[in-house]
Amino acid sequence: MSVGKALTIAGSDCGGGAGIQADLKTFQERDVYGMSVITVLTAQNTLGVHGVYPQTIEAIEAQLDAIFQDIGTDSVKTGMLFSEEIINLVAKKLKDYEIKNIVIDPVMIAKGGAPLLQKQAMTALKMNLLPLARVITPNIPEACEILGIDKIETVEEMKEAAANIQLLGPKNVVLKGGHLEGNNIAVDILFDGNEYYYFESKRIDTIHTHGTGCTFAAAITAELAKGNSINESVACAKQFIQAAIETSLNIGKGIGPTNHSALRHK
Ligand SMILES: Nc1ncnc2c1ncn2[C@@H]1O[C@H](COP(=O)(O)OP(=O)(O)O)[C@@H](O)[C@H]1O
Ligand SMILES: Cc1ncc(COP(=O)(O)OP(=O)(O)O)c(N)n1
Repeated sequence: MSVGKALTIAGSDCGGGAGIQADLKTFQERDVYGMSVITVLTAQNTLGVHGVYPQTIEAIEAQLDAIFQDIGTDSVKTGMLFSEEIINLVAKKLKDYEIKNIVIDPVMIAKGGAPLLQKQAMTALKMNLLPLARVITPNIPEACEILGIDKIETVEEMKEAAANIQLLGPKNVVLKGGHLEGNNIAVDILFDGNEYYYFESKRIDTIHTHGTGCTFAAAITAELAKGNSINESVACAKQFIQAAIETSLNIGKGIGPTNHSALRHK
C-alpha cells in the first residue's frame, strides 16, 4: 500500500499540545505517514515554556540524513528552529536533498510569551529558509517581525503584509488572522503572488488555543503530501483547526490544547 509521507522538523512540546507532538497527531488524523526531526526539547505545559534544550547540530543532521537517505518525504513542515545554526543546517539539507513542498511555520514566540527563536536568527530565517518555501504560515506578530513593522490591524493591512512577505521568496503566503483584534471572524489570507484567497470561520470564544499554529500548518503539510493544491490544502486545514478549537481540551491549569481528533467524531 502506498501512502503520503510528511516530515516535521520542529521542537518537542512534552505537554503534547504544540510542536512535534501536535504535528504527528495531525499527520495521523489526516491519513499520512508522519516522521519527525527534533531540533529542540522544550519542557512545556499549559502554563508555559519552562525550559529550552537545543539538540546538537550532529544529532539534527543525523536525523535528517536518516530520513532523506532512506524513506524520503512528500512534504516537510518546519516549526521551532530556535537558532541561526539550526536554520542554516536545515536550509542546506532541504536544498541538498532537493526537497519540495516545504511549509514554513516561522515560530517565534509561544502564547505565554517565551521566545522560541533567537533574535539573531531572524536574518538566516529570512535569507536562507523563506526562499525555499512553497508556503509560509506566519501569524500577525510573526509577520510584523519578518517585515520589521509595528502592527497589522485590518484585513487590508494583512493583504499588504502577505504581499510583502511573498517578495522575500516563498511561493505562497498564508497570513493567519487569529490575532486580529475586534473581529468575530477568524480570517486567514492566502496570497500566491497574483491573487488573494480568503478562508473565514466563526471566531470561537475559548482560551484553549495552545498549538493552533502548529496544528494548522501540519494539516496543510499533510494535504500537500497527498498531492492536493495549496488552495485545497489550506481549506482542509481551516476546517480541521476550526473543529479542533471548537472542541479544544480543558486540561492542565492554563491554556489547553486543541482537539486533534475532533473531525473523527463528527
Ligand atoms: N478563536 C479562534 N476561533 C477560530 N479560529 C481561530 C481562533 N484563533 C485562531 N484561529 C485560527 O487558528 C489558526 C492559527 O491562527 P493564529 O492564532 O493566528 O496562529 P498562531 O497559533 O500561530 O498564533 C488560524 O487558522 C486562525 O484563523
Ligand atoms: C515546541 C513548540 N513549537 C512551537 C510552539 C508554538 O506553537 P503555536 O502553535 O504557535 O502555539 P502556542 O505556543 O502559541 O500556543 C510551541 N509552543 N512549542
